Amino acid sequence: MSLTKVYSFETNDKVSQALGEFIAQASSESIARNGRFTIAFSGGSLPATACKYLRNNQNIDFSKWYVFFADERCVKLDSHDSNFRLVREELLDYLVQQNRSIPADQVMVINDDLIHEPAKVADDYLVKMQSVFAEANKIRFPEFDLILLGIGPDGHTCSLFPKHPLLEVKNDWVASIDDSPKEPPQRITLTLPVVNHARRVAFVVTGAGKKSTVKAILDEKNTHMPASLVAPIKGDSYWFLDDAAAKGLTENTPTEFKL
Ligand SMILES: O=C(O)[C@H](O)[C@@H](O)[C@H](O)[C@H](O)COP(=O)(O)O
Repeated sequence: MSLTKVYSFETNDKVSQALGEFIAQASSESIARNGRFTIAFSGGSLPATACKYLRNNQNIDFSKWYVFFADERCVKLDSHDSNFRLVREELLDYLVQQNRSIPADQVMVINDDLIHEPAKVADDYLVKMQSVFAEANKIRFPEFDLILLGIGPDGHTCSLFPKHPLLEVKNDWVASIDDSPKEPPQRITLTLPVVNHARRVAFVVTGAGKKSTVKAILDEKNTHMPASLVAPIKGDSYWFLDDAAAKGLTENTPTEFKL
């Protein structure tokens, strides 16, 4: 059974610090065990919060990282809507400047020549996932070392939205969506079974605007919210909150994350 560990911090900056340490720890454990670190980033506010301290942590061996996207918008890679672009600006460009880049072929981006056909973007992304999780023929789902997730006010996570048929996907690793209620409408997303096969899942949620959503998921276990359906089969879920987002919690008393 997976554990849910909730941590809250006074400020967004402190969330960034603790999350940076957490990711560094996950990276070194994974590299020690398996020689590499497979991580998936969400978009929105997450890359800025996650990378603020991470990018300057000199103890991380970024050459062993394989970077994926928990979801990606079907837009050009240089578009301001691209989740890749956010991760490039918040992490990859800094690492280039420091001469410790993640090798380009280990950053798994969508093929942006296909963006007008999201199903093809998803097919192409599956091939990319299979190339890294080479044991694909033997395993049912990839096991990411860490998937970083945000949540929307409606409880969506990745591009898995409330009441959407994608929540029922049982076998696919990656799916396309043409009618995302959050702009832009065309996206691809990891599926719930893939999220639930990760070794670690970390939600990162900040700001008073998410307070009632966090409470609905963590205290009230509101299963209409897709984030409530995240329960890693073997791994644990971590919640990195700022105090504003954690304010409505009662049963789960958030504790400061001590490293
Ligand atoms: O690309 C996206 O839109 C996402 O990956 C999405 O799932 C995001 O993480 C949440 O909507 C939270 O976004 P904010 O952190 O910006 O509120």
